Amino acid sequence: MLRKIHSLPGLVAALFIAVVGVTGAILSVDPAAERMGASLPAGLNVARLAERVQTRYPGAEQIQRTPSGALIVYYQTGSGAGADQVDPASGNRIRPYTPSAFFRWVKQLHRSLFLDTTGRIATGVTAVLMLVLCVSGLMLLVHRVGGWRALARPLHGSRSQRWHAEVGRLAIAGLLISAITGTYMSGATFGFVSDGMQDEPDFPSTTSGGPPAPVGRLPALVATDVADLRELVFPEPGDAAAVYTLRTVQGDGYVDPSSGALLAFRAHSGTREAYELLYRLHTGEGLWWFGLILGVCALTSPWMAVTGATVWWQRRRAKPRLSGNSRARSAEILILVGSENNSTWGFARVLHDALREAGRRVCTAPMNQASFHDSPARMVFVLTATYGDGGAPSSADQFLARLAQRPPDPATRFAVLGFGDRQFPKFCQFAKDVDAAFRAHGCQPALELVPINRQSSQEFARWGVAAGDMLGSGLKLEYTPVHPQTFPLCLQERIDYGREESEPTVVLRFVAASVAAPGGLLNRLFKRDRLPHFEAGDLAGIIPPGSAMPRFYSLASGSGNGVLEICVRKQPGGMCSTYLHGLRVGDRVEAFIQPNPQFRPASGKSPVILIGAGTGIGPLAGFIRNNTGKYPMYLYWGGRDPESDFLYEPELKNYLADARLTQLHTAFSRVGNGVRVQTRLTEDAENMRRLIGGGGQVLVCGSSAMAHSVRMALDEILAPMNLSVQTLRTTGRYREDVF
Ligand SMILES: Cc1cc2nc3c(=O)[nH]c(=O)nc-3n(C[C@H](O)[C@H](O)[C@H](O)COP(=O)(O)O)c2cc1C
Repeated sequence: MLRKIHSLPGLVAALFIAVVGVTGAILSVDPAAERMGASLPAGLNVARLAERVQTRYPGAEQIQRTPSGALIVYYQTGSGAGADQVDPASGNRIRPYTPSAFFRWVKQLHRSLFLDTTGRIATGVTAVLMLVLCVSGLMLLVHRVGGWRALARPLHGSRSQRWHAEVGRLAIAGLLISAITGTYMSGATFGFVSDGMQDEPDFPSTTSGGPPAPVGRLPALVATDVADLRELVFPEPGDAAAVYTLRTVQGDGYVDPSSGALLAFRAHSGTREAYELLYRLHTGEGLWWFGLILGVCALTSPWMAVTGATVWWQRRRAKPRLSGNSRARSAEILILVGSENNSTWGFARVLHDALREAGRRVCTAPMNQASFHDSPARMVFVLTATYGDGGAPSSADQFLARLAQRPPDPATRFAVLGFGDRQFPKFCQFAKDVDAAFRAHGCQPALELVPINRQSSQEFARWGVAAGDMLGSGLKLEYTPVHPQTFPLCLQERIDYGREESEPTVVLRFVAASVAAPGGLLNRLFKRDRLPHFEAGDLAGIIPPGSAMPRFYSLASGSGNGVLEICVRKQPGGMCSTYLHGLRVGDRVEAFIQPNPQFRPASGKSPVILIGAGTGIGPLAGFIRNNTGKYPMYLYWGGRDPESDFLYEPELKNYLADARLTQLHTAFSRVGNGVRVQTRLTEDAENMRRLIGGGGQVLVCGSSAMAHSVRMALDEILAPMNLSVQTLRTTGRYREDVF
């Protein structure tokens, strides 16, 4: 619901918001520019100022002090009316006052889109929608990161999601202030709320009637500081009833030109003062620096509109349509889906279709909408993602509370499939909570909970076999994610290791296919001759011939290195690894990039500890290769045999020599007594504590068994420091890329 409240106004008003935002940002420069040169001598009173002005401008009609502090004199001469900005110290002219035609044009566009009342209504509605967007966006962000306290934590998600949330997080306060003040000002324009301007003082019915005294001696003007002045209007010469009109920060009134007494003064009401504050906050007038900050925030609105629309589109594309979805009342099997970004729906659809093909009546629904109390279904599958800090995705956030309200249900069998990411400290936590809640509810587990890391199609297919066995109807679950367009690559070089082993490893270096192909200029002009952008640690998705399912390999290079490099171990019976091992220099493959921004060293000079085993060295070697700033980097790597298996040996030696790598610690399991990488860490515990105590971060890449052992070893090493892997993780200082 909250997501709909956020995306609907965003899509409807994206263009208006962008126009109002950009014009607002331009207008924020005006008060700052006007402010320049508008300094005021301390203690100057209005009487003295008016006297100076009258000496220089005998035809002065009005002195106005703009909210930015500039003093403007409006006057008449024989040749007509004029206006000058004047120096308060001398009353001399600084420059003629001609408001910029450009700013007037932008202001009109900002306020009414050049459409008078219709335009004012449109901009008013835009301000309200922006307010809705800001509040709903903030709530979504809090939900996404797992609470208010985690608002500053590193963000996760697709590139557009992160850019949207990251920029939104920085600009939200400014956008919210602009939206609130803009909404109120529009409301005041149309009389929905008061601006307090109605409280004008009554014109004095009588004056002292004496001869006019020199302006410099009028007591009411002597008592008014120029810093408080808004406007002084001189009396019409020769008019006996005329008075000075004085408007100040505190209120408005009139001044008797003969006695100098203050007549019919009326102080500003609270409403007016509040409105003026809102006005100044919105326009930056009188608060030029604040206006500039709001302007910078407003400038983000087109960016937010574009990234927001992209996120909406990606989510929409990821949500599949279900065919033959039965009603809960007539279904045999329920599939309940907990999802935030809809990718879990893709898996649910595959399960839904497979069960239907097996002749079952299936109802698939979001977990929050689950009405399984009035369903005869006795089998419930739950497929759910985890969000925030181990919390529920938005389509499932009411599920546990609803389940708790229902009577125990021992007749229902359930199986929970969790979708998550091992990078997060609370991997698949919500799925675990749902599993526990079903058990507490007396339901019978038909299968143990299975957590699926990073939407792995293989793990899903394996679970499908177990689910099919359980149902007695052989399910074939082939999930093909919607992946980006592939690009062609040509193998430029291969370096083979461990040939004599049963599982040889190869480092493959590809270039863009069109670079490798002959054909010169034309070829380069009309073909994609460059690699797309990627960084070491991102993933290359490769679809082997004869399969629709991509396999992912961590990249050992960035596109800046000019090659796409992966390190592949041949898995027994592995379709894609066998295919890649069979490639010869000059062969072509199709690949796509899946960004993996969570797995990168943070920028800065703090030490980076890289830990890996086997082909996990790939992205780690890429990080070292790109450490051209020569910041401290320590590599702990485990292999089998140094003779045949020392991946990247020559490169690592070069990196040590040129200081891109500070220390290298290797552990080989098939020589002598055999040592694993976690043992090396324990042996080097003192060094580890020193590096982590000095702000170091840890990046681990390799098998999940190795990553588990490393976590155990590090927890022991860090215990004397009152630190753990978990605490490092929550602050973004422990990252894993595990396969
Ligand atoms: C902001 C954010 C927070 C996440 N938090 C967790 C988490 O705490 N635990 C976890 O295992 N996975 C977490 N994930 C990973 C998602 O659960 C995982 O990518 C899932 O497949 C997304 O499914 P969906 O597209 O259906 O929402 C998070 C992802 C994002 C973008």
